[in-house]
Amino acid sequence: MLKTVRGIGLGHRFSGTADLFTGLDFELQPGQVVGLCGPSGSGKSTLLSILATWVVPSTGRVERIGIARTGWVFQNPFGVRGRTAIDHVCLPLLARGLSRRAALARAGEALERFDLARVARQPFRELSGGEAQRLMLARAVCSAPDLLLVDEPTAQLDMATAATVNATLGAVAQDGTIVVIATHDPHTRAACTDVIDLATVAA
Ligand SMILES: Nc1ncnc2c1ncn2[C@@H]1O[C@H](COP(=O)(O)OP(=O)(O)OP(=O)(O)O)[C@@H](O)[C@H]1O
Repeated sequence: MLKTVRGIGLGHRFSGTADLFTGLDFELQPGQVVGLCGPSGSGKSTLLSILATWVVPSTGRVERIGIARTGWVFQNPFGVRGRTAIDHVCLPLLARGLSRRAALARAGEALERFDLARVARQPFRELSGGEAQRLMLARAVCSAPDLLLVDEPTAQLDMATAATVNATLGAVAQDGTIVVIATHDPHTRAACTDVIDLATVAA
């Protein structure tokens, strides 16, 4: 099924801010990993919220065709302190109707993809910041989103782990998801197939 997200003449300002960006046009398809770049305060998170339809843009519009499920991975990971890592990843799989056994197997694979197999049985409260963030990515991927929005996925990671995450997000896109990443990280930017640079479209 065709999946496309289009931004048409997008612009946004909050009351009290100047225009963050204006006249933004783009078309996104599965297979693309799109980096949203630009300095702090340029509107990267705001544009993610617009793509998620949580924020209505001041001008222009977003067209979402064939996008049933949107996944969000926020900058600050949140989980249930006493629940194990693998439980967090199982939940969306059980919600999609998989049996407990199938969900555990798929969750285990997702944890491995994000280099988390070692901490599968640890409670969320014992994970490091970087592990917790990767767990949120693994969980989001298991909900099989058509559009995956990710805010600063590598901010808390060392370079080697960041490279694993960037490569895994590329593989997720190849599986049929449109991946959009707000990032300051030049390595993440370089790993993206496309870049929307808000520094160059700022009003
Ligand atoms: N709900 C809101 N109401 C008013 N102003 C807001 C609101 N949300 C964000 N802003 C302002 O809009 C601007 C853009 O914020 P945004 O979080 O989108 O930037 P960003 O590029 O993601 O920044 P960073 O890289 O620091 O995360 C900032 O000046 C911010 O203070």
